[in-house]
Order: sequence, then C-alpha cells, then structure tokens
Amino acid sequence: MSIRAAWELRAQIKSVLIGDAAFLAMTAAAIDPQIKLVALSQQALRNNGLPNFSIDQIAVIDCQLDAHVRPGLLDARNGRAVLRTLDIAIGGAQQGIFDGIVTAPLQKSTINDAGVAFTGHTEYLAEKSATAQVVMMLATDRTTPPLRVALATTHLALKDVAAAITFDSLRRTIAILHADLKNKFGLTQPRILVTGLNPHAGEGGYLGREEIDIIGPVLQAAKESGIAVSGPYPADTLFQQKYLADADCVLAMYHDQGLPVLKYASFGHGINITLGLPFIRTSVDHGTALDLAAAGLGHADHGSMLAAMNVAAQMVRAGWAHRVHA
Ligand SMILES: N[C@H](C(=O)O)[C@H](O)COP(=O)(O)O
Repeated sequence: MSIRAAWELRAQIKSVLIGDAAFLAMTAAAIDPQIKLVALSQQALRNNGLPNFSIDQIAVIDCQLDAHVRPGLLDARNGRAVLRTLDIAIGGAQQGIFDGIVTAPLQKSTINDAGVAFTGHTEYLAEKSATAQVVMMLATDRTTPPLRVALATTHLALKDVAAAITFDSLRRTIAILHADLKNKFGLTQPRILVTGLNPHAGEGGYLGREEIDIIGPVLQAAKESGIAVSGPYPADTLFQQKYLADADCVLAMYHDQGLPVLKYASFGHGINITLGLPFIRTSVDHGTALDLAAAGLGHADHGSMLAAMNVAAQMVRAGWAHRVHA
C-alpha cells in the first residue's frame, strides 16, 4: 500500500519509505518494474537534509527486519523492528528533515508479543515526542459535509474509560482539538459537538453522572473561553445530518462510540490523524488485514493510504510544518 501510494503521488509528494530495503525492493519490483527505489542513509539525511531525488524515484531508509517476512503471518521477532521504523520517522520529523509522518497499519499484538507494552502509534508518538496529551481523530471527505470524529480517550479498555475522563483531561482534549482544527484544517471557528458518555447522555443523572459532574462543566468552561462547543448529546442520535450539517467535528468519549460511525460511512477511504503532536502525523483508517496480505499483492486497497498522504501534504502546504520548526 505504501509503495503504491508513494508511487502514485510521486509528482506531488517526496516520500521517504522507512522499512526493510530488501523487502521493499522485492515488493516494488512485483508491483511495477518501473518503480525505482533509491537508498538514503540516515547520516546523509542528518548532514544534508533530503536530497533532490528525481521524480521517478522513491527514497528508502533501510531499517532491517530481524526475521524473514511471510506475508499475512505474525512474527514477534519483527516487533521491535517495526518500532525502529517509527523511531527513525519521529527523529526525522523532530529535526525538521521530514515535514510529516504517514504511518501504515501495524499489528499491536506483535509488538506486545515482542515484549514491549504498546497500545498504538498514537500513544507511542506522544510518548516519544514527550507530548503530555494527544487527540485521536478520524476523518473522511466521502460524506457531505466531511465527517471528523475525535475521541476523548484512545486505546483503552472500556472498564477504564470513565475514570480516564476527568475535567482536566477533557478540557485539554477540547483545547487541542480546537487549536488543531484551526491550525491544521484552516477552520477559523471550529464547531465541535460533544457526546455524553452514558446512554441518553446520562438521562438526567439516572444513567450515570459524568455528563453532569464532568462533561457539562468542561463544555461551559470551553464556551467561556470562546470555543464553539455544544453538548453533551446522546451519542446514538447525534450522528444525523441535521446535527452534522452545522458541525466541523464530533468529539466522542471513547473508541467504539465514535469510530464505527465514521468507518461505516467511509471505511477504506478515511484517515486517522494525531492532533496535539509537535509534527504532522496521519495514517490509514484500517488495520493490517492479514488475510489480504496473505492473499498476495494487489488485494489490499491503498485508498486510505492515498488519503492519509494527501491530507498530510495539504497540512504541509498550508505551512503548518514550517510554523512548527520556525
Ligand atoms: N484506532 C485506530 C483506528 O481505528 O484507526 C487504530 O487502532 C490505529 O491506531 P494508531 O494509529 O494509534 O496505531
């Protein structure tokens, strides 16, 4: 997917693939013999920045795997190599060598099986960039208006969700969301609809008190600071055209409250964006699809990867990366 997308967008985006160079070369040759991969060393990048490679080339930073890859089969021996690719990308973004990071899906369980506690790129990128809080947002332009769904919590067991939503964490989530919708998406006064946590947004306190004790007061404070938020609304009825037509984003309280709606509307064409980081990061809206990987080249759709690269590039062109590194 990454090779196909980088090749299709090569006239608009200078992509640098980070991965096992031998495996990437073999895969590229099988996709299209015209694709030329050129090696870039990290040292050369640090010394000289990105070179002006030609339009028919895709640059590769070699990050060797530890075990032979068998497509579609998980192998914990390669779990740490996956993290090394991310570390290279993060380092390059922090140094301003890369304008942004676009990630492909990875198998979270394999990294855990390799002995590294890991819940997702989102949390890993936050930790590695020393960012206290980030916001996961998925988006699609396949709907009218475009749908954006952000989450108050990320990859968390359902039993831990309520305790993770505090006045301060939700207040920061809304501040990050507001700032990045302005800065990264160019919305001058983003309008944010916020769900409740409980069924019927708590039914006046009879089905939970988080709406009364936490979410409502946070929304009041956010409004007083000039942020256009409203809610908390019952999540089951909020995703209707009559409400979404006047909104730029829905903030849901947890992963499976908001994401099924977006994925139902646009699976395979949406993107995942981490807000609040000191660099741009977008990703696909789907997982590793081991069955498609095992079936061989050409079975996986790279539509979401194209969208993720295009949105990252739009943010760069809008000057966001340069503002960060200025
Ligand atoms: N929840 C994400 C999604 O549905 O797209 C997915 O697990 C990826 O998360 P990370 O980008 O944090 O790995």
